[in-house]
Amino acid sequence: MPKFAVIVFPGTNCDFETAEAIKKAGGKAERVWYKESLKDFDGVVLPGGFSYADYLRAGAISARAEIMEEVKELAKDGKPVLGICNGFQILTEAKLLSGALRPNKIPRFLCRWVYLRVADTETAFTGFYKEGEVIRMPIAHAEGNYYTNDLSKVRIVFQYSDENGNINEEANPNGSILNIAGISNEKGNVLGMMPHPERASDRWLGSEDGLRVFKSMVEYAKR
Ligand SMILES: NC(=O)CC[C@H](N)C(=O)O
Repeated sequence: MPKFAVIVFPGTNCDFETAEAIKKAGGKAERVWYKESLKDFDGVVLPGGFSYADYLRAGAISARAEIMEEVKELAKDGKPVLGICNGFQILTEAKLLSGALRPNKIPRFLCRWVYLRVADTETAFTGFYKEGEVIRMPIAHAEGNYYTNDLSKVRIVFQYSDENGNINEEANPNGSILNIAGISNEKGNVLGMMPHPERASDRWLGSEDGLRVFKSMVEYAKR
């Protein structure tokens, strides 16, 4: 059974439920304090929260922690690395993913459900989705406005859409370029996404659509 590290920085607040979602998806999960080291893991998840209280820029301080060097090694080895919300911000700040997450177009904290269109099913995290499928998950962020000036370096994986999968401005909650909600690196083994799949991983939470992110990751790590 593949084993995943869920890294906990000062201010992380989604580590427990992310670990639960990984377990529900059939993997092992261990919460790892950022001062510890990443030995014997088949993958890493950087969960959501407010690490270092979002000081400087969300994710900027965590991205410079020593443990991120080990995350980079794991990513280089082709192991799955998933960043959710603050985790996505850390991955861009660490340059594991290109582009940046700017303050939302309307600069305030947004917490609500969104629809997402799955644009790429070939990554380590989307194997259990169908291309063009529309899924539902919550967002909860103030700095989720994704921008890059070089789209050739990223794979667009999730896009904010309406419930029919149309990508338009009304469906864009934060101003992200091309309604981008999640991207991966070229290899497809590093993914960052602003919506919270762990908060949509059980029917009593209102949606189970996010569970397949973790199921896909567990399956990928078995290979
Ligand atoms: N839920 C989260 O991970 C919050 C992300 C980040 N702290 C923001 O507000 O942009």
